[in-house]
Amino acid sequence: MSIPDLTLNDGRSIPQLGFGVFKVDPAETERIVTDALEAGYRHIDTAAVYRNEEGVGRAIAASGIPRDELFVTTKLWNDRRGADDTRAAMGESLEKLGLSHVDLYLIHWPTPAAGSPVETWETLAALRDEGLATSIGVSNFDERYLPEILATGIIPAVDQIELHPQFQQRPAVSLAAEHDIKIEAWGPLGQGKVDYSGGAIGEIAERLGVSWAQVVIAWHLASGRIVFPKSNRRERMEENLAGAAVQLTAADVAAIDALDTGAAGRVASDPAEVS
Ligand SMILES: NC(=O)C1=CN([C@@H]2O[C@H](COP(=O)(O)OP(=O)(O)OC[C@H]3O[C@@H](n4cnc5c(N)ncnc54)[C@H](OP(=O)(O)O)[C@@H]3O)[C@@H](O)[C@H]2O)C=CC1
Repeated sequence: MSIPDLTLNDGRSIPQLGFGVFKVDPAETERIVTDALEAGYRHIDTAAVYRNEEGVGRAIAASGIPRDELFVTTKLWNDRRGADDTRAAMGESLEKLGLSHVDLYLIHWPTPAAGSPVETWETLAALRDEGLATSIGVSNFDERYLPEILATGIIPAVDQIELHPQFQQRPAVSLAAEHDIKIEAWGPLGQGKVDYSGGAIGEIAERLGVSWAQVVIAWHLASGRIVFPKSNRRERMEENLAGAAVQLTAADVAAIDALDTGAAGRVASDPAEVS
């Protein structure tokens, strides 16, 4: 299965379709990530707070896949802020992953109650300049929080936000596009909390002889977003990867675009409420 690469605003390449490990049990992570790598994924999205970086690292080490063929993202959790603590947290993540650098390091949430993220963001830039992270970005910085980051003049390579057909985050997406920041869509399948198997998506899936999840993944890819659907099941890992081969028409993309219900479509946390 050929997975397209996108070029980030710092010139680096990123596989557009990867594998996410939120809620993957730490005890199961090595096996599940091994399955994902065997299925053909080369981009893994984890986070310190998932407590499964060790399992990701063990699976990578055991795979024998050359490091430069893999793209690994991890994220700074909300209780780690400021220069020294951010450096320490990143060191801990690298140690758990067994890696000398990650491909992408993100501030996980804006945590507005904790004050300005600027010192932390500038520290990520320093860590990037030192080679510990090839690219840096933010997560859950929607149009309310991205401006403070942009004002530093250090432009994130990506913004990872909740995004799926009923919650398309148009204000954040258009602000990111103005700065050539790629959107990574988390919860790309609606986290299993939305029934996307009927309606316009179901009709497209039936016409093309593919699954609803493959249609949704193909829609993200056709829209220029990066996605990393999570599944514990090998057959779904393969199904989701095969979503990259699904060809949607412009009318199909428009029909899914029309499913947006704005803020009412959110299925997970509002960044304003996450501390
Ligand atoms: N930055 C952030 O704040 C956040 C980032 N993320 C990242 O985004 C990734 C993806 O988002 P996530 O929250 O996991 O949600 P997803 O939208 O990827 O949905 C995962 C759910 O969908 C099910 N599923 C997967 N494939 C299929 C399929 N083909 N057909 C039917 N159901 C399927 C899974 O079940 P099963 O496992 O049983 O197959 C699971 O219940 C995360 O793993 C994480 O890396 C996620 C949340 C927040």
